[in-house]
Amino acid sequence: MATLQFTLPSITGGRHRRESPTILRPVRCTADRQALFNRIAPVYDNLNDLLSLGRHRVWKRMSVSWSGAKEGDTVLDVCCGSGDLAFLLSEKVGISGKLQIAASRQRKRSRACYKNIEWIEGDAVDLPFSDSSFDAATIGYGLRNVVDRKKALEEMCRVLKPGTKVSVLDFNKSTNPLTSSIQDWMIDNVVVPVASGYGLASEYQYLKNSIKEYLTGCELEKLALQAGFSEAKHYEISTGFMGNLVATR
Ligand SMILES: C/C(=C\Cc1cc(O)c2ccccc2c1O)CCC[C@H](C)CCC[C@H](C)CCCC(C)C
Ligand SMILES: C[S@@+](CC[C@H](N)C(=O)[O-])C[C@H]1O[C@@H](n2cnc3c(N)ncnc32)[C@H](O)[C@@H]1O
Repeated sequence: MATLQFTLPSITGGRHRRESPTILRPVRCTADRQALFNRIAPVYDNLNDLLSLGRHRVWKRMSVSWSGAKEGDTVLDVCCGSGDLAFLLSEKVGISGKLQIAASRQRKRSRACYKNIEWIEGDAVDLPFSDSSFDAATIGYGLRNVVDRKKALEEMCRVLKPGTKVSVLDFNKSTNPLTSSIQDWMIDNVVVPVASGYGLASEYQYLKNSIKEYLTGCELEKLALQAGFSEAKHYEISTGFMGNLVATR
């Protein structure tokens, strides 16, 4: 019984405060995106709490519940970042197991069950696990940021046991023009201005662009079925700002 963790190999070098005006640059490849997340890492958790008024923690709990993870399971969190979903999964599956790589976040939390976390670095499109290894999987605010989303879903399908689920939490690319307009307005007028106070305007502008380039709930369901899942259902949450895909292997 263990909770397995997973994220991209980190690129050294912290965030550098910009002296010049913010230059929007395309974030196209995996290395660019990893460098972006390394820049926002120091303030990521605090900005998520501030900008969502703490609601992201509710959305993450919902996503973990939808994964079907339960006491004694072996589970996987892909694109774990600072570990929010990982720690929730750890609490869900209970104590035992081993800790391989202790991330900085790990030192801030010390519940007994967190010893069941194994932190592994790698790529979501090439998971270093055997077929049918896990009883449940989560990927929170990760699939939208992966370049080859279908390959990532195929990999998660491969490593899940038959009949088990992946829970994919992310922003919702709404088909409702009003919801989409309000989401855009919030990002343009609240999220990016607040982020610019930390020298991260272009990083949070990427957030808006990535949502525009993401898939709708229906498209995510189709992609999951194409990737090999037998069932897929997308649920809109938080008045349609967020969404959660639940796909069964
Ligand atoms: C946990 C959340 C976002 C994580 C996240 C994901 C990314 O791909 C990023 C890319 C680039 C920069 C940052 C991120 C990033 O933080 C969701 C909550 C945090 C959001 C930044 C806040 C979004 C606010 C909603 C548009 C409106 C919320 C309305 C109400 C408070 C419920
Ligand atoms: C927005 S953060 C989400 C972190 C965390 N799951 C959460 O819910 O807060 C996206 C994470 O995905 C990781 N990531 C992006 N592309 C990846 C890939 N191809 N393989 C593994 N991790 C990746 C980034 O390094 C970053 O930690």
